[in-house]
Amino acid sequence: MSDNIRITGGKPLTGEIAVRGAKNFVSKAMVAALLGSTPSTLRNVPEIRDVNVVSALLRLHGVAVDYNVESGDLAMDTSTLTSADAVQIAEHAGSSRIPILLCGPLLHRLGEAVIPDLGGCRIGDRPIDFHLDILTKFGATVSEGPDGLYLTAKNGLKGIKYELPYPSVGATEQLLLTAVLAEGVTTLHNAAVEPEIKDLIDTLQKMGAIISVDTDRSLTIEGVKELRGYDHRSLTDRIEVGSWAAAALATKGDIFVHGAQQRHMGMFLNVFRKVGGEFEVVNDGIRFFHPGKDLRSIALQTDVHPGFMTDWQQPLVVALTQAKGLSIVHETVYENRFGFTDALVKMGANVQLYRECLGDKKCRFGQRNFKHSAVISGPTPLQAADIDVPDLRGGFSHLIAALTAEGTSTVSGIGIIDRGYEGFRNKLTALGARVEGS
Ligand SMILES: CC(=O)N[C@H]1[C@@H](OP(=O)(O)OP(=O)(O)OC[C@H]2O[C@@H](n3ccc(=O)[nH]c3=O)[C@H](O)[C@@H]2O)O[C@H](CO)[C@@H](O)[C@@H]1O
Ligand SMILES: C=C(OP(=O)(O)O)C(=O)O
Repeated sequence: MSDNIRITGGKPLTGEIAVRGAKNFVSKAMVAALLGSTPSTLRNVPEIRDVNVVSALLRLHGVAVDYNVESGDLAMDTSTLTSADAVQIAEHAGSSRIPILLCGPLLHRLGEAVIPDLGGCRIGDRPIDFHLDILTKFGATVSEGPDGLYLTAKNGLKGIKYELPYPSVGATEQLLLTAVLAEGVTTLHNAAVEPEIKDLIDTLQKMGAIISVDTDRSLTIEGVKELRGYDHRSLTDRIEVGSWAAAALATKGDIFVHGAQQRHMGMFLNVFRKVGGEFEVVNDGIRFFHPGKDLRSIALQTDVHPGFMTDWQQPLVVALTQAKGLSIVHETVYENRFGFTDALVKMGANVQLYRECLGDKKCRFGQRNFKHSAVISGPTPLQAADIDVPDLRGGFSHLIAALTAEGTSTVSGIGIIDRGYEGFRNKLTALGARVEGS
């Protein structure tokens, strides 16, 4: 498949598409399958690269993985689980952030783990200090080796009391995946409570785990001796849904997204409406459309759930270039998530970046040298350009910009987008986009 796409914009995207399971849940549920001593089946799994990466890592550990792309059913049999070859593990360096979550399950089941260097989007430093602190407190020994991180737990893993400095999604998942089979009780304060984490908790409960969720971001996990496999259907990818909604808004289009779930989209829908987008929620999805009136500017801050999620920010900013007035976006989750706006500026957008916190939330980046607030002045017509995909959501934003712009743009490096957007080329065609070379 070509790594470039030529898009002739200026035509509203209209039609219907379907969105399947969430990238940020299915990859974790696949890791959770390692904890079970009987086979698991995960349903509604999308064909995206992160699923292939985790499948490959599971197979290196002797797990039989069988994926039916059409039905979305992914079966995992862990009965032949075994330690993997470190050199082969290292071949997956830089592919995704998920490998760090293998630590707890592998330590419980095999007593050791080798973790390749992590990948994922370069939208900030993305340290793993919380993860390593949590694992060490549970009783793991962590060292760096030629092929990545080496972990052992000679005396087993024991429950801990922990408070996260920031409600990190990955660190919360790390703690859950480790605590469920640890000896004794674990408590976590300041936990992340994203819908994908709730789905992971449901999955673990099906496996036999005992997890209580309090209303104050606290989790209590009572360790059990053994877990079985699960049968679970993933929630829909709310980031992909929001991305197509932003595409409908920016291109003055009308897109029905089958599978979209209102209960996971609340904050996005509020913002979409405030900007002037319309939507209709029906049984099996949501229709997002531009009502034909001027779009309105907005002040917005990204935040942990239940706030406006950072992964919606990049697609929505493209739609804000078409809104009347000054929009302000304060990114509080990642320090470096506005790099993608360089391409928008090249295409004619008016975007200024600031180091200050332009919002009432004082975030971790305020007094530091990070351009983490943006002011977007619109509406500005966009012109076609040749642009390079910087990261997953930034890449999808570039597609939206090219679809909105007059003329033919070449977007390079679109392979990155396959990491999280299933069949996006076919979906673009189904929505009437004029695309070539995909
Ligand atoms: C695969 C996956 O699910 N990725 C999602 C996950 O990423 P991920 O789990 O990596 O994101 P986190 O919630 O952990 O990161 C949030 C913030 O905490 C910081 N941090 C995190 C861990 C740590 O040990 N130390 C530390 O300082 C990060 O640098 C970042 O500034 O949640 C993010 C926030 O909703 C989403 O944008 C990503 O799409
Ligand atoms: C930042 C993202 O993903 P990851 O954590 O996999 O890099 C994302 O999905 O936008």
